Amino acid sequence: MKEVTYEKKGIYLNFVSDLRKQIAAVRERNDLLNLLATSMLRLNEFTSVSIHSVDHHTNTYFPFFFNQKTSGRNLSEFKALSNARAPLDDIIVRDAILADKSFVVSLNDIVKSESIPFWLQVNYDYGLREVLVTPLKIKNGMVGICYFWSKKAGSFGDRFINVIDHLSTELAYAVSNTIIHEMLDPRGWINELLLTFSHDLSEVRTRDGLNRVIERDLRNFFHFDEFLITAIVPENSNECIFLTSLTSHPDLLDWIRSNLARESVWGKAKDTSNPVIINIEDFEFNCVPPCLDPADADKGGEIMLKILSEGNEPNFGLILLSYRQNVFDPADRQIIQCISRHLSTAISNILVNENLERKEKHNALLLSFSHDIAAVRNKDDLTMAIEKAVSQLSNISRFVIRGINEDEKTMSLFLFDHHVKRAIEELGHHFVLDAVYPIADGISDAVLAGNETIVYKLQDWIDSGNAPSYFHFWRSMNVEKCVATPLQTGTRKLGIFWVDSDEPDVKMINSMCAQISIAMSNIIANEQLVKYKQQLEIENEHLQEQIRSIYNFSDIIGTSTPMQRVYQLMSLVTHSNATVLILGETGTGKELIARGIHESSPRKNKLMVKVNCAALPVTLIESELFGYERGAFTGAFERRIGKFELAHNGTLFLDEIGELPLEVQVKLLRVIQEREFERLGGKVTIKVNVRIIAATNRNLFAEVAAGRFRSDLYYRLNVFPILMPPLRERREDIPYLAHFFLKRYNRNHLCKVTGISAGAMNELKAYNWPGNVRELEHMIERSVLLSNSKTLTKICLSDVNEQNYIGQTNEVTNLAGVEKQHITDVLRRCGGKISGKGGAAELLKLPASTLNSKMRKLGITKNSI
Ligand SMILES: Nc1ncnc2c1ncn2[C@@H]1O[C@H](COP(=O)(O)OP(=O)(O)OP(=O)(O)O)[C@@H](O)[C@H]1O
Repeated sequence: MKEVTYEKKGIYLNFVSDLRKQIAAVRERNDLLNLLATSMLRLNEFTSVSIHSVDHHTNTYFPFFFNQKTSGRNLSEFKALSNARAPLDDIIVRDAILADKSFVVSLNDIVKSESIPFWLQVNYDYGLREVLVTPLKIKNGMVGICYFWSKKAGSFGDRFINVIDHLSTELAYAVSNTIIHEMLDPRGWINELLLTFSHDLSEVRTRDGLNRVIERDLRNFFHFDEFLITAIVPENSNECIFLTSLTSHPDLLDWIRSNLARESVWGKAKDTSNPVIINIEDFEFNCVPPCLDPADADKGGEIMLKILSEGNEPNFGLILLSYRQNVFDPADRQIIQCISRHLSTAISNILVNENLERKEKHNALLLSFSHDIAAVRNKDDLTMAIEKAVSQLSNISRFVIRGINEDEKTMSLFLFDHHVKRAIEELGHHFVLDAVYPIADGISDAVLAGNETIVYKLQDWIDSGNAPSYFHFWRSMNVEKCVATPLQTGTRKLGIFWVDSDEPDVKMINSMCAQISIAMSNIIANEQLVKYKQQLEIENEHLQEQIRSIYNFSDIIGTSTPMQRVYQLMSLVTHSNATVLILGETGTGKELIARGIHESSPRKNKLMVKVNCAALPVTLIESELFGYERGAFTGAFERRIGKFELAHNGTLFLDEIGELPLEVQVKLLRVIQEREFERLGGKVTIKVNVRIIAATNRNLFAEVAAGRFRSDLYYRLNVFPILMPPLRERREDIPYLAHFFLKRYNRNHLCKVTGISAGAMNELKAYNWPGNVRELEHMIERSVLLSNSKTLTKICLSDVNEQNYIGQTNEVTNLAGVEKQHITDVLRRCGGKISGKGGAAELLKLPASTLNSKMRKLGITKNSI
């Protein structure tokens, strides 16, 4: 730093004398400071200037003024310095009392000393290294000390020190005059400050703004260390902290919060409109407040309390706190009384403003939420929309929605946010995904009975012993408070929206829930639609099948004795629920009989669902029978019900039961025994009322013996066996069946073939019918198609084989006929090829020429093959 030299002595003298006059005219603290700071800088560079005044009554000194602008400090440092009061016996003041002129102190030299005052240490920490100390004395009595601070050692030149010494008496008088002026005109001084304070307060709109005004203006009136403003929460009449300087004392804040709840601080002032000053030791604290321990002499202190009211109701409380005793006096109380109305108006303005802002924020949030909700199609969309909204609300962390199940007695998880999902995965609590909770648990029923949000403190319920199991579970996940809101559309209750929140914004949650309910009801309706659609598709499949086969069971043809026996058995079993096992060769009419039993049973208005156990791949049989849950296996995107569920209250026809794999046989056995099962990947047991009819063309007994069929299942199925006779054992039915099929084919295909010739009928009766009635049906169909006349004279047998004929007709085939038939068969097998490799001659081990001549002789032409 360089000293500014004044070359001309005249100018220098003028400067000092001007300054002296100006100092003598000063009556205000701020004017004195500004004058010094601006004018002295013209002589010498320095960092800041401050003046302490001396209080001989308490033997302390304190900042008379301290210019924050020139010091460049931040607010909290400035606050600490301006509040500092120190005894008159520290290392610098001792020297100043003895000295009669200014002296320079290097802070480096004294900083380690024990008697260094607190504020000096702060200045050192701030970077100041040198101070010019000027005692301000009037007639040897010290009224104060002036300090010029510099960050660099050796910065104060002799000329500067000279000037300040010349001015020291004027400065001492100025300090004294200012104090006298303030004493003579206290109202003027206070009024001016009050004016500034109320003006500043009127412009306050935020808590930060109020904090600034209190820190800046209120401290001008009197000393206090900390302040606290509390507000009454209208909903519960509890007190909460509205604003405080104590943010850096979390322990003390916690203590105050808990004491506010017990009204121990607030209670001291609530019965009077006057400010109350209380010594900290007079408090009957239940516990000792941190930082205010009366046992700690330095920290024992004083509190000034004032209830602030808007209108007649007390709404706010002002608490000023000093870490020292006997700080607040009656004058301070008067000031607080004066400013309290302005303060409560300012706080009310802030609250109104905050309310408006909150409303605007909520409206914007709800608007964007309703946009998101409008696009919701499924649970994932809804989860995302809620997560997005909740992320903008600081008071909600986790949520779940429980939906009411179809039974209307239980609830299950409908959706949950990703925190819950992660917690479930980390804790391995996957059981909650499928858990079913009774509604009547004292909590869910209470929530669903009303329309409003209810807040639950989990621990209270757990302690009372009435908590449902999920409260324990949530508590184990560190949830303290839960908020439950019923979800409903109109009067239809859908479920409960649970959120984990310490400070729930109940209004907001309610508004959100109105929209969540609509989305949830749409999702449920959508899921139902998908389910019904699936069910309809499956039912449609079965109905189509029933329509296709309707003509099959409308008439069961046959009056033969074996068929009479079948009818007798059918009539015995139709009205019971007994399991029926229909045995018989292929095409004997097992399915027809099964349908006949179902159609004449009390279940006839429900479905008969057919499962062809042989037609399904082994891997699919189980899912086909029992259905599956979403995600049960790759590709299981949606829940699908199985045939057992589909056949509920109807009949399940298990065709080709002999083909069922052993592992599925076990499960089938359980359903037959207990009429209950679980879907694949599901944990819920489903009960069904299904009548089972099984059929097979295998010899099940032999299958059991060969170990391919479980004996226990066999005996379960074989409760009521019906054995279908093969057609060859009831040939008397063949003419009836043939005419039946002829008529039906004519009707369906608008053909005009009305009769069967005696010859053709004989042919039919003579045939062995390995494919039974089905084969007869197909044969009639083919013959009608190939017939040119109104009467069927020729039957187009599919497998014209000697073995399939029995000698029941009167006609005896001669040898030539047999030879002709045999050659025709072989020619058919060879595709009409006579000679060469693979030809009929080679197979018959005849020369081609011999075969040709035989064919001519027997009248076999290419057309007859
Ligand atoms: N008594 C009958 N009266 C009329 N039609 C019959 C009779 N028996 C069988 N049919 C017909 O024969 C065809 C085969 O019958 P069905 O499918 O019931 O036999 P199935 O024994 O179940 O055969 P598979 O063992 O091959 O499944 C069907 O078109 C059926 O309508």
